Amino acid sequence: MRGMMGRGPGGKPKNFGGTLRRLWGYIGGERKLLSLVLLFIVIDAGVTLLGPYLIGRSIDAMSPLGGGVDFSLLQILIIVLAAAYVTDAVLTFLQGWMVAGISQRIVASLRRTLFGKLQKLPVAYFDARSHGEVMSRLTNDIDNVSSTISQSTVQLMSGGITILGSLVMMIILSPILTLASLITVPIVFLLTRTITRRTKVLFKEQQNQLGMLNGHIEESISGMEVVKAFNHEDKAISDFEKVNQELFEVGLKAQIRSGFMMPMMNVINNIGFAAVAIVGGLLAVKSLITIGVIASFISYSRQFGRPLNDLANIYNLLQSGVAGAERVFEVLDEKEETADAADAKKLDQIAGEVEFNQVSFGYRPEIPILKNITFTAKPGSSTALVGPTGAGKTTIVNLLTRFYDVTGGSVRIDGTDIREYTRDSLRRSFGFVLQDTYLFSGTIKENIKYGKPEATDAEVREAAAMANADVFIRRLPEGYDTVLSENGGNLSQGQRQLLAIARVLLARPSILILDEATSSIDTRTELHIQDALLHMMQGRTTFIIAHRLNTIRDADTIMVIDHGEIIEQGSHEELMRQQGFYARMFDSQFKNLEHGAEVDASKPQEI
Ligand SMILES: Nc1ncnc2c1ncn2[C@@H]1O[C@H](COP(=O)(O)OP(=O)(O)OP(=O)(O)O)[C@@H](O)[C@H]1O
Repeated sequence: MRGMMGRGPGGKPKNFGGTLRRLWGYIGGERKLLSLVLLFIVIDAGVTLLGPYLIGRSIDAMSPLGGGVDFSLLQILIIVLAAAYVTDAVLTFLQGWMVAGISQRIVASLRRTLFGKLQKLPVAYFDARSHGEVMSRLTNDIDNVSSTISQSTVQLMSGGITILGSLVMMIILSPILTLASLITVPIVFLLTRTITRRTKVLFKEQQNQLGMLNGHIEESISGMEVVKAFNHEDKAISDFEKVNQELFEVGLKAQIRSGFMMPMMNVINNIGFAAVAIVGGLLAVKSLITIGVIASFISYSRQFGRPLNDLANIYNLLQSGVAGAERVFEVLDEKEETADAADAKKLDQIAGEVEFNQVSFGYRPEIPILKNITFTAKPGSSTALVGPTGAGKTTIVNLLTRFYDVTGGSVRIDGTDIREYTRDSLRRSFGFVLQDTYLFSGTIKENIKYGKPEATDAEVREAAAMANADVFIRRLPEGYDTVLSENGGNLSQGQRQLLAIARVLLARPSILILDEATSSIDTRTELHIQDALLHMMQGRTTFIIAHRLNTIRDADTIMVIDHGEIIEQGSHEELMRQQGFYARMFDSQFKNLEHGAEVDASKPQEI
């Protein structure tokens, strides 16, 4: 996550042209409106170019050299000038309005495509990245694209036209003055390049520091409980201070250096004006040019210079927008979950026989995690998966649900390879009660209905009652309409589990996957949970990543996993008779605790 959240304008696109073309594909849908904007920009530029010319004419109309003040001409000029300024204001407003619409629509569609894509990516994609990184693509990067489209398109188009138009008008008015004023252009270019080259490094460093700071803030907020538990507040503050100070220093340097730009530009521009004034004055004295023309010319050279000065900004903006678009496209190009086979079947009304046939698997090909796993779970049976941490228990479940696909062997449900079922119907047959079940922000009712949105209120209450959750829900101030904060932060862990059980009971899946909580919950809630689980397990094939003695002993089959292999398999009695790994684990961990006390069975690696 480090460096991601603050990564704004620092990034540089890898393939500027290609990405721009691809982005154009999204802009293409707005082609008509964009042409209209362009037309407005052209008209607006024309109107703006008219201003200085009319001002020059007005000055000449008042000039005593022209033989007295021509009031009627002046009147007409003033009216046209006023009309030109009003038109300019209206057109600028319309442009802004249309471009805002265009950029927001493009970005909304990009965001929609990106979010849709995220839903199609395999679990492996999310396992391999931090949430912050994925999130920054949907927020930071999309924002960069949005501001680039809304700001730089108009600036680029109108800037280009203004530069050209002013130059043409300057040449028409006086080629000699044009030459005089253009002497500053190379100086402007050189200066812009030198300064931006230096500041770019500083801005990049500023983004890096900002990223570090964000990472630090995020870590301390997420780990606030640990920070407080270990009394690390002072350390957290001093770490923060260090990064904050570095960010301050580099930020200050970057701002000061880039702050040189404006005053220096002003000096150079003024040198240009002085050159025009001197040459213009000489020409005027020789009556080769009027005062009005000089005034018009100065206005045009100002108009000519402004977009040139903005060019560096537009360039940076464009770079950051294209870099943002590139990161968005990277996600769009990621490989999706493999599509269902054309003749994929729907998994419906199943008995629930689960069979692993010589399954092997590794998250990365070079590191095998599961080796030759073979077992059969009969319909309605319960299987406890036990073994040391990292043995591969969760991985077995990941393969069953096709969060990952096996690399060797096969997984079958009711005799058919699970890859022959549609993914949707396969996943619908599973119900999960995990250690840390995710609850969405929303009401309790909505969370219970997550697996069956069409459920009626009565069904929700019935499921909650079966899950022993009804009592505590009704005691809450708003009952079933109580709004949960993100991930049910306002509920206890036991209550969250009861809700998860209600959710599963409502959806009525055929196969259950339970990941027992390792931390102990108070005995009363624990009894409620045990009771609800037993209810839920009736008639369903169940896999339990088990840590508790009761659950393990009551399971039909216990599978002991170690280093990705099933090393023992059987009922509690059978395994005890074998006097193997399980019996040793049981002796060392549970022997003295048979009467109700709980111990985490995933700990005895030392055996
Ligand atoms: N997404 C992943 N990418 C790469 N390796 C992984 C991934 N998930 C797990 N592993 C590795 O696979 C091995 C088995 O992990 P698994 O989660 O299946 O163990 P487990 O038996 O469920 O452990 P625990 O009891 O601690 O939950 C571990 O060595 C782990 O480091």
